[in-house]
Amino acid sequence: SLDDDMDILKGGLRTVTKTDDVAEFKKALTDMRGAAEDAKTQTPDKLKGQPSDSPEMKDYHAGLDKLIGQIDSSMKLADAGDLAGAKAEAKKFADTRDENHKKFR
Ligand code: HEM
Repeated sequence: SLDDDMDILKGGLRTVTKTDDVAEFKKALTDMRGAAEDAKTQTPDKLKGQPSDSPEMKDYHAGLDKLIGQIDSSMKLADAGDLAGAKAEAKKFADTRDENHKKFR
């Protein structure tokens, strides 16, 4: 469910904020990416009853794609051994969350 996906995002965000272990960091990003992809297949309660191609649904998908893009940027840095850079990128996740929760939660 969308709630399950959001719980995974929440746990992942906590891990990437706290850990200094690259393997744990990357595992959390991978879990977050999967949850964000699954969330794209779900419909928020606020948008229930809307066609899947409504402007609001497109905007909802774009919000998740933005998060996925940030996750991928962070993963690239982690892969390159730049954990500090990866963590700086991960700081942006919370902005994307807040911005989209305002609209869709
Ligand atoms: C790292 C980023 C994010 C975190 C940590 C996060 C976390 C959460 C949490 C903890 C909840 C409450 C879940 C519950 O009821 O059990 C929630 C709800 C929700 N979130 Fe997120 N979220 C994130 C990003 C996003 C994004 C990018 C979107 C949309 C583009 C989004 C849309 C929603 C919606 C629509 C709900 C309400 C559930 C519903 O309508 O059924 N979230 N989120």
